[in-house]
Amino acid sequence: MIRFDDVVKRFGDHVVLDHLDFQVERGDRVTLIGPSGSGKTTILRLLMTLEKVNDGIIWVDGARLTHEERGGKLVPASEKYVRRIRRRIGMVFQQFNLFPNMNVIENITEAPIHVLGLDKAAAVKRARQLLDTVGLSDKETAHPTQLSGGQQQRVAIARALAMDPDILLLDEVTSALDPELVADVLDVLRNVALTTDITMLIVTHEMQFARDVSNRVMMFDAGRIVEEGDPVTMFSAPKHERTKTFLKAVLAD
Ligand SMILES: Nc1ncnc2c1ncn2[C@@H]1O[C@H](COP(=O)(O)OP(=O)(O)OP(=O)(O)O)[C@@H](O)[C@H]1O
Repeated sequence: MIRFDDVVKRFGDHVVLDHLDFQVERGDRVTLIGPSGSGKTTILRLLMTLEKVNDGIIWVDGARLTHEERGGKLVPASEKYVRRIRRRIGMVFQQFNLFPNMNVIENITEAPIHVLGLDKAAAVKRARQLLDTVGLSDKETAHPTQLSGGQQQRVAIARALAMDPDILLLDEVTSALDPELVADVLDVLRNVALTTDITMLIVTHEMQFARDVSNRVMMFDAGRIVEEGDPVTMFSAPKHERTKTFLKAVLAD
């Protein structure tokens, strides 16, 4: 379970998340939509603790991500405390972010070995299973530069899954890809959604994909949720003017 309780995030004077409240249940697949700058990526980055809230509390599975109790008091969470919670969260970025000096299998096994303390043989075995899942069994020893963008993104997905996350955050994972490479990546993610019970927060402009995998859509505007619902209802009969305009623009693309 993820909960944002009255979360405020500002960059300078710019309020990006404006007293935001929402809850995501375990196993939910939630797509975040909304115009550029409405705060979607910031939500994912806060969950990854790549950013800090200015106010409010974020909860992950009943534990505060933003604060910890020390001596009976609520204080800003320490790095060590945060690391334990964040370990359960995986993220795939728009720009793959693979380690350029490591080959595919090393990219996937690095965190399981160094963060989870898995022994190398077990990590490699799991990585091979995941490479099979993402259709790249023949690329084990390739380096990122030898792969297409779509292949790199599938390695990034395998790398996130290798940590066995409870929560997977997907931030416009196909936006940097050539159009012909998008389908393979989305197919892999559809398969992940179908075969696991990982909670997923998805920022995407791929509305068909959102419809296929998510059970909820939240429409953001200026750091607030203006409408939410199941994808079929929301895409066919949006209620809010902002949602109507946004969907018209995206679906016309
Ligand atoms: N590190 C930062 N410093 C200053 N401003 C930032 C920073 N990160 C994000 N912002 C601003 O916060 C606002 C929200 O950004 P965010 O990336 O969350 O929006 P988004 O809805 O994901 O947009 P997009 O669809 O374009 O990715 C934007 O106006 C952005 O310029």
